[in-house]
Amino acid sequence: MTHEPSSSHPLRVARARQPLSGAIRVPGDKSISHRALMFAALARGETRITGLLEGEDVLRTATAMRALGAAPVRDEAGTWRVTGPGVGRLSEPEDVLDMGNSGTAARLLSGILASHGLTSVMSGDASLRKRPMKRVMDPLAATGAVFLAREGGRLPMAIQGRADPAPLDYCLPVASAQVKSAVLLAGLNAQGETRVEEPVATRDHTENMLRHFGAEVVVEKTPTGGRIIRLKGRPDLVARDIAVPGDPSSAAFPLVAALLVSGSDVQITGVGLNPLRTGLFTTLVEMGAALEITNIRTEGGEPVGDLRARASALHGVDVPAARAPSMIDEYPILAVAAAHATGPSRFRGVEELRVKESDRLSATVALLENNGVRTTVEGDDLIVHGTGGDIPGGGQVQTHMDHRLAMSATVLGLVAAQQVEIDDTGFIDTSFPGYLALMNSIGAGFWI
Ligand SMILES: O=C(O)C1=C[C@@H](OP(=O)(O)O)[C@@H](O)[C@H](O)C1
Ligand SMILES: C=C(OP(=O)(O)O)C(=O)O
Repeated sequence: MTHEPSSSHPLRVARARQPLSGAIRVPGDKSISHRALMFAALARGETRITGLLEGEDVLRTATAMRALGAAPVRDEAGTWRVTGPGVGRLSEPEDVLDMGNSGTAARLLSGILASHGLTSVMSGDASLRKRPMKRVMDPLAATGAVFLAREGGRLPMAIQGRADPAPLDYCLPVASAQVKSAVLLAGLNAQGETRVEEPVATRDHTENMLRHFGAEVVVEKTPTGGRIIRLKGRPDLVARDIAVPGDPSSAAFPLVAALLVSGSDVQITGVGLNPLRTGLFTTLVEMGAALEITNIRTEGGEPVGDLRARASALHGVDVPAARAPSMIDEYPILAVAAAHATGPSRFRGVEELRVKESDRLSATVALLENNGVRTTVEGDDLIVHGTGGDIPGGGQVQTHMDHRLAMSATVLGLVAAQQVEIDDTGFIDTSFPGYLALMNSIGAGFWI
C-alpha cells in the first residue's frame, strides 16, 4: 500500500541530550537499486543483487517488473534474484502500474514501456501525480510511442509503446539523470545508436550498469562540463551480479547530525562515493566539517568508502549551480547545516528543487522560517542566514509527503532550542527504512 497522509506518523523531536556516537551502515543506494531491478529484468539469465534498498520506492519497481514478466525473488534481507525476460520481451501489465512516491521509478520505467510493443497505464501517490512527466514524454514520443497524460503531463499516464522504437538523439533541457536514463533505456530496444547530450553531468549509474551488463556505451566529456553518451541499440544484456553500495544521500542525515550535535563522533561504513553524487561532502568540507573519508575501494563498479564525522563549528558557504546535480537531493539537509553554521550560505541555481516529492525550495524555506531561521530566495538561489548554533526551533513542520524534508526536520530538532513538531515521518520509508531506529542507535533519542 502507498503510504498516504491519512496514516500519518507525527513526531516531536527534542534537542539531543548526548553526543551521537558509533559506527553504522545506511541502506542501499536508491538510484542503483531501481536500476539493478530494471536492468536485471532486461538481461538474459538470473541476476543476484545484494544490498538492495528495500524502501517503498524500490519495492514499487520490483512490483512493476513482476507485472512486466520478470520474476524478482527475495532470498533474504537485501538479497534478491531476478530472472529477466530480456530486452523486447516484457509482457503487457494487466493492471495500472502504481509507482507510489517514486519519480525515478516512474520516469525510468517510461523509457522501458515506450520501447516495448505493449500498452500500459502508470500512476502514483498524490505527490507523484503532481510531478512533471512531460520531461520524459517529449523525448520518448520521438521513438513512435504514444503518451496520454493529464493536464500538464501529470500521472496517471497511458503509454502505447513501440516494438520497433526509433533511436533517439536528445539534448537534455534540464539536468536530470532520470530523463537521461529514460532515453537510454528506450535506446536498448532500438536499432542503431541512441545519443544523449547533457549540458551538465548528472549521476551516471545507468551508464555504469549498461556497461556492467555488456552494452556498448561511449561517453565523451564536453569542454563545458557536460557529456555526450552514445549507446549501441539491441545489445545482448547478460545477467551479472550487483552489489549495491550504501546510499550517500541517506548517509547525509546521520552525517550532518554528527557534525551539528556537540561532541559527536560517528562512522558510516560502505557509502557510495560516485563523484557525481558527492557534492554534499565537498560542500561540508568547505564549511569546515571534520569529515574523513577512508578505505576507498571499488565494489560492483562503483567507488565506496567509510565516512567519519566529528562535531564541527561550520561556517557559511557559496554553493555553485554547477554542483547542484551532484547533490540535488541533499539541499534540505544542507540547509539545516547552513542554519546551524555561522554566517550566510547561498545555494545557487536550485530550481529543480521545485519539482521533487514536494516543492523542496518552498518547503525548506518553511522548515527553517517556522523554526526561527531567516532565509531569502533570490531567483533560483536560496540564501540561509546561519544562526551560529543558535536555532530557536519550536515550529511545526509540514513534510508534504517528502521523506527528505522529514529527515531534515529530525536533524533540525536535534540541535534546536525548542522541540520541533513534524506532521508525518511515514514517508521516510520510501528511501530510508529504519531511519529513526538507526539514529537512536547512535544516541538521537527520538521518541518512537
Ligand atoms: O536518476 C536518479 O536515480 C535520480 C535522479 C535525481 O532526479 P532528477 O533526474 O529529476 O534530477 C534525483 O533527485 C533522484 O532522487 C534520483
Ligand atoms: C527526488 C527524489 O526521488 P524521486 O525523484 O525518485 O522521487 C529523492 O529521493 O529525493
